Amino acid sequence: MTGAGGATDSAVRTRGLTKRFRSGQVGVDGIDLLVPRGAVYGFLGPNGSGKTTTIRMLLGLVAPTAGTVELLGASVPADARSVLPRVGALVEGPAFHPYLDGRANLERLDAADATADPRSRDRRVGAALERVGLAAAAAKRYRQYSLGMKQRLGLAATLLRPRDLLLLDEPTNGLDPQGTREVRALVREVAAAGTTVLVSSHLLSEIEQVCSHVGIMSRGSLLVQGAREEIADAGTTEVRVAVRPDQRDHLARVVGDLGLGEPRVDGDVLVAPLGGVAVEKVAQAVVGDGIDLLGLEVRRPTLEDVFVRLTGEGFDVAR
Ligand SMILES: Nc1ncnc2c1ncn2[C@@H]1O[C@H](COP(=O)(O)OP(=O)(O)OP(=O)(O)O)[C@@H](O)[C@H]1O
Repeated sequence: MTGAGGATDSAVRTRGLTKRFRSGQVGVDGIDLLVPRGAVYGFLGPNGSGKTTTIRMLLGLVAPTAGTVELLGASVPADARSVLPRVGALVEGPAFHPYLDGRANLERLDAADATADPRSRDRRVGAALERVGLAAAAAKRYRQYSLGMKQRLGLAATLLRPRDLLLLDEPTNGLDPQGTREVRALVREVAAAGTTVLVSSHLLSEIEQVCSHVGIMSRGSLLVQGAREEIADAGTTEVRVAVRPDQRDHLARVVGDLGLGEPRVDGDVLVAPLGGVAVEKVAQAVVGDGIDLLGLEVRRPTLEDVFVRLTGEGFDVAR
């Protein structure tokens, strides 16, 4: 532990964290992650943007080319042995035994933990299976599990003991919409109990609703991070107005007179940045000018909009 004040108010802190692979490719390029204690931090980015490599470096599974990692105020890898028991992690390819069933796999992991009391093992394992919805499949061999069931077992393993920090790499991978909702609920639950959670995803919409904070990765760089509300507010709120095609030019003039941003046409609707203009003013002006208003909608920016604005690319295609 570092004794200095300030170091311990973040659960994860990296400085200049970099990974250059032997191929010469830079997977992670000098990122300064800051996950405040108590946060649910959505670590977001398209496939291949460097999220997994970063999480592996946080856990000391991959050696950084440059930069430093602090978890819960302790340096990794130097203090890994003392701090990692307080950190639960779900990363690709957990070491589960294919021929043992789910329950036996968790019992094995629990038994490997010298601090876990064997007398309460049954209860701990049962509770973890219950929490991830695997109780009914507990007696099935791991190799017969679906991808979603494997993910759930990985999550159960992180919940065997109380943790101060959870690092979850794509926990919704392979889950159906119901499973995804359950993971979100689980993240909310552990966070409410005081655990800081970092959860990565390449599907912004899946995870953004549970996050208090977000960091957005693109091509190895951390484009932006901070409180989710602040980041979303940096986007542009738009008003979408539907009118008949023959009234669209008229509408564009009215919208221009109101001082909205430059409008564009999207299918049947005219879309314009709202700026500071109140939406009821838009409605009044349109109707007041004799235009037949067929529809009007205000669209707040999503994180995906922010990503597109920052990179000029769609979230799914960047690589
Ligand atoms: N061992 C390795 N050797 C060479 N390149 C690698 C290695 N591991 C990862 N990469 C490359 O580094 C980049 C970042 O990969 P990483 O797996 O960290 O991304 P990611 O954001 O986690 O993506 P995904 O969501 O697909 O897991 C990718 O371009 C990947 O091909």
